[in-house]
Amino acid sequence: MHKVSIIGAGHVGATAVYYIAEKNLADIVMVDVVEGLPQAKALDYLHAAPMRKYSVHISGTNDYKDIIDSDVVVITAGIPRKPGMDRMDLMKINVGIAKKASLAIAEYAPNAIVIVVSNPLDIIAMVTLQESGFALKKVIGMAGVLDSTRFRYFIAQELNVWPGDVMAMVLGGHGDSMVPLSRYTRVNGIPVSELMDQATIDQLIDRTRTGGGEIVSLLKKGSAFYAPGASVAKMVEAIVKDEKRVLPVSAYLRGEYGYYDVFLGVPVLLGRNGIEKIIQLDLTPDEKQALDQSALGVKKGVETLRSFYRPGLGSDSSE
Ligand SMILES: NC(=O)C1=CN([C@@H]2O[C@H](COP(=O)(O)OP(=O)(O)OC[C@H]3O[C@@H](n4cnc5c(N)ncnc54)[C@H](O)[C@@H]3O)[C@@H](O)[C@H]2O)C=CC1
Ligand SMILES: O=C([O-])CC(=O)C(=O)O
Repeated sequence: MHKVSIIGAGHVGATAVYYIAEKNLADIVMVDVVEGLPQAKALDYLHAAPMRKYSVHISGTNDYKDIIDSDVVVITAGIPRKPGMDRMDLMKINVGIAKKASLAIAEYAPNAIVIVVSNPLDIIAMVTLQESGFALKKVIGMAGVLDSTRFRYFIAQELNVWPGDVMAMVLGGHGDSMVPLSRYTRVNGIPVSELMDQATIDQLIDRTRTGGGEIVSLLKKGSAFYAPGASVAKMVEAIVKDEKRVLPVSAYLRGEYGYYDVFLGVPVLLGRNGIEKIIQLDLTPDEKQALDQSALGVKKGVETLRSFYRPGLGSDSSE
């Protein structure tokens, strides 16, 4: 049986556990700093096992040592945003938390593939890469799967079709300037442009870009977790089953799409080894310009990161 550890047993972490257990993908360890919380949630999940018929083991701990030898570690530890906040506003606190998690992963689970979820996603992925010292292909940000499923759902809702028939691709940073690519969006093979007018597509693109914020405003406290949890489980499944799925994820780029030294959402082939290939699409000038804009936002975030944090030396908010 594979072993997956989830750092942060809060809303996203615990929901990811639900989807992973329901599919019997792996034994699961939940880690959190709050005493009793991961233990209670693990036990609660185990109580449901006879009914839901999962046979995976689920445990909760406050000790990072228990992630030992994990195949996959998911970082969901960190604070979520409140209405009126940008994801970048979470940077200072979450960098410190991600640093601790990354050092523990490097120590106890050096062979793991790491899926980063905490926000600001593309920045926290960078910190995780640098603190863990892991290979580039082993540190993967979860954003595009979530942003794409939102776009897929909005299209399905508009057309009144089965959501599973809609395939879509959202690239770029995990912020409001992300780039939903309508040219790569199809309903069972039919380009979406043949099924709705451009004004409607543009409206759905806008709603996708602010999809996380829409939920933050409604919830008033905290952010989305069901679709994010399901997105994590989909990535975990692709890795532990070595599915070689083509999915948009935040990957560290070294010249791909013309960007260097930045995590950005791009399509990749995801399998047992993590990011097995970055797929380069031929973008139109408009699409490239939109991606440039989004990359610029992430680069600005990296500049902010550099103003208070140096890899390996800690950040002023990290302890
Ligand atoms: N990438 C994406 O698409 C998404 C990212 N997020 C982000 O995920 C993060 C978590 O969100 P939620 O689960 O809703 O928050 P939450 O507040 O429900 O859970 C976070 C958990 O992390 C724990 N934690 C804090 N420091 C820790 C440490 N050092 N080690 C272990 N656990 C620690 C907290 O005790 C808490 O239980 C946020 O930063 C949020 O913005 C949320 C949704 C989607
Ligand atoms: O909106 C947030 O802060 C959480 C998140 O990243 C999302 O739901 O897309």
